[in-house]
Amino acid sequence: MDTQNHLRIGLPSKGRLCDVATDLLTQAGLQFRRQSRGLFARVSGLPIDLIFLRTDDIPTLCAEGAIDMGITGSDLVEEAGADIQLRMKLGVGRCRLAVCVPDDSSAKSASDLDTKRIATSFPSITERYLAGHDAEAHLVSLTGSVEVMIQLGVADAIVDLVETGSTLAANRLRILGEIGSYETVLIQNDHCRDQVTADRVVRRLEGVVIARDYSLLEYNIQRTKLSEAEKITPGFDSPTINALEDQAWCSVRVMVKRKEVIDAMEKLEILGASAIFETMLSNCRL
Ligand SMILES: Nc1ncnc2c1ncn2[C@@H]1O[C@H](COP(=O)(O)OP(=O)(O)OP(=O)(O)O)[C@@H](O)[C@H]1O
Ligand SMILES: O=P(O)(O)OC[C@H]1O[C@H](OP(=O)(O)OP(=O)(O)O)[C@H](O)[C@@H]1O
Ligand SMILES: [Mg+2]
Repeated sequence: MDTQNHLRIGLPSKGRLCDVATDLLTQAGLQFRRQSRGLFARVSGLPIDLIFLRTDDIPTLCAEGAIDMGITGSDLVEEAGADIQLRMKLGVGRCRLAVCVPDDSSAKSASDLDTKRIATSFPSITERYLAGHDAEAHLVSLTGSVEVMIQLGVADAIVDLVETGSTLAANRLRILGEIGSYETVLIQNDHCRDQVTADRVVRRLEGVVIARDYSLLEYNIQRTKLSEAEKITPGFDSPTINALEDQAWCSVRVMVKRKEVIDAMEKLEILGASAIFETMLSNCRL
C-alpha cells in the first residue's frame, strides 16, 4: 500500500496530553494500535498515519510540513510562533499562563519586574508581555519545575501555567498578572497532503467534542407551558416537539449543556414537566 500520501497527524508521545489525544481520536472512530514506545501507528481503514512526538515540537513540525495536523497546547503554538491554522479547540487542557511572585513580594504590577530575573518555559511570550509593560528582564529558560526556581535563588519571578493554583500555593507564590488563557487544540498547516481526510477528521472530532459538552434532555410538558419550557431549554438549534396521545401535552427532545442539566431539570419540574430524562451523548452530527 502506498502510504506517501497518507495524512500525518502528530500526537503527544507522553505527558498529560497523550491520553487526552488518544481518547479523543479513539472516540472519533480512528482505530490504531500503538506499540509500547512506538512512535508511529497506522489508522485502520483510513489513509492516516499517527506520529508520536513531543508536545512542544508539534507546532513547529506542523509548520514545517513534517506532519499535516497535530494535537497540542495553544500556549505551545503561540510560544513557537508557528505559521499554522487553528482547526479546532478540543475543550480540554484549559489553563492560564501567569507571571507570579512570592506571596510576600512588594511587586504590584508587571512593570515592577524591570531588571529582575524571570524563570520560564515560555521565553517568547514572556518577552512580548514584558515589552507591553515597559519592562525588560533577564529570562532564565527552563523546561519544567519552574515554580521552585525562586526558592533556589535562580529567579525573582516566574511565568508558568496555572490550572487549579495548587502548585503556586504549595510554593507560596501569587499571581501578579495573567498573560493568557489556553487549551488543547487541533492544528493544521496550509500545505496538507490530504485536505479531504483532514476535513473528515475535523468533522469526526467536532462530533465528539460537542457530545462531551452536551446531554440530550427529554420531557413531557403541557402545551400551554411550552414557550416557558423553551426558555429554560432553548436547545442547540431548536427543540424537537412531538405530539402525545393526550393532546394537551407534548414531548420535547433538546440538547442542553451538561453543566446546566441539573438546573434545567429542577426548573422544568417546577414548571410542571414530567418524565424528565437525561441521556449522555458520546457522539453526534449537527
Ligand atoms: N496543569 C495543567 N492543567 C491543564 N493543562 C495543562 C497543565 N499543565 C500543562 N497543560 C497543558 O498541557 C500542555 C502540555 O504540558 P507539558 O508540556 O507540561 O507536558 P506534560 O504533559 O506536563 O509533561 P512534562 O511536563 O513532564 O514534560 C501544556 O502546553 C498546556 O497546554
Ligand atoms: O495550577 P496547577 O493545577 O497546580 O497546575 C499547574 C502546574 O501544572 C504544570 O506542571 P506539570 O505537572 O506539567 O509539571 P512540570 O513543571 O514538570 O511541567 C504547570 O507547569 C504547573 O506547574
Ligand atoms: Mg508540564
